[in-house]
Amino acid sequence: MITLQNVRKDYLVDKKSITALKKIDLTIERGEIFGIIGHSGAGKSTLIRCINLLEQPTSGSVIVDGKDLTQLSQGDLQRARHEIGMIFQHFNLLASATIYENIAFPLRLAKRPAAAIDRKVRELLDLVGLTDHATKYPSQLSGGQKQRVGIARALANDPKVLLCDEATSALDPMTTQSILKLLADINKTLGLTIVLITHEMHVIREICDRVGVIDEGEIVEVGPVAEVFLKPQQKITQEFVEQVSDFDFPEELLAQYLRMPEAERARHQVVQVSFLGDTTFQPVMFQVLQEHPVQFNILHGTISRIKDTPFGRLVLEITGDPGAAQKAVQNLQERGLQVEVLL
Ligand SMILES: Nc1ncnc2c1ncn2[C@@H]1O[C@H](COP(=O)(O)OP(=O)(O)OP(=O)(O)O)[C@@H](O)[C@H]1O
Repeated sequence: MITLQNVRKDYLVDKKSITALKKIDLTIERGEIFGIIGHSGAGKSTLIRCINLLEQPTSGSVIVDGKDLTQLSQGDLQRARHEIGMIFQHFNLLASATIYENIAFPLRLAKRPAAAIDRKVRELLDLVGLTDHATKYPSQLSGGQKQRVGIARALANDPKVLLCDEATSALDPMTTQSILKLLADINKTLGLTIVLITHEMHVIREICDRVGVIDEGEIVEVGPVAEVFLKPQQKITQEFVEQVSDFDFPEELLAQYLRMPEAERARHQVVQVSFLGDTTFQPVMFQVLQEHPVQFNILHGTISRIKDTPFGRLVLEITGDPGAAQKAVQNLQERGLQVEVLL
């Protein structure tokens, strides 16, 4: 749906060139929710604004739904932009217009007939749950409600793509959840492709299918969110994953093992097993238990979710002959579980 090829963006500041994007090659599939995460100044805003050419790339191509936007005339670009909605961190609503008029605005710009505008605005008000607020002004709404207006306005021209520029960064956690849920619903019901930028990994974990990590103007890692959580490749990705880790293994438990006499400790291995999906872990552990003369004891564990998939981490004590314990660990790994030996 969206392909960025060799995109570079330099800004000229006081006759000095600042490179915001170095060489971006990225493909975003139709219908997916793609998240781009990076620290402040990494180039996220520049990147997302290059997708609808609010920023003109210095070089490279931006292909959306088969059209290279960098090659279009001004008129054709305007038409192509109808296919790409955008929402912003600070909502960017018209303060002097009612909610109804804010949503109607892009339809009036597109010179749609009055009856069609009215029908569409009412449908969108209903979609975002603001029917009762149509005649209010933005200053009378909460942050979450303002973002709902932003979403309704962005959807007015039935775009195929929705760009979200830090759309939940100004909202409290509860409101963030409700906006993310709305975006996920819209993605499902309208089949809309969503691209979002954020510096918060929990946003990625909550709704994205795939994630790209941007660092100093380069995409350094891309993959399905679950895979990136399970096996982050780059240090920066590990740090982002760490941000949302609710896994806090009690240090005291490890200390207990370290205090054991050497011979006894040799019979106890402590490993951390990560698994994805409801059914992955139990049968595998059961089979391995049957096949090896060892015992498992669960010392600690958490289960969270990555989008709709359960993601679990357990710390196991494996007791038995050291050779057998090692084979059991190997066997768990061979069956696709991620196992890290802690002690
Ligand atoms: N309009 C501009 N003029 C000059 N330099 C800019 C402009 N916009 C961004 N930059 C520079 O480009 C680099 C990337 O900025 P960008 O805003 O894209 O990063 P970001 O990851 O979105 O950061 P933040 O999360 O703080 O918004 C930074 O060095 C920034 O100072």
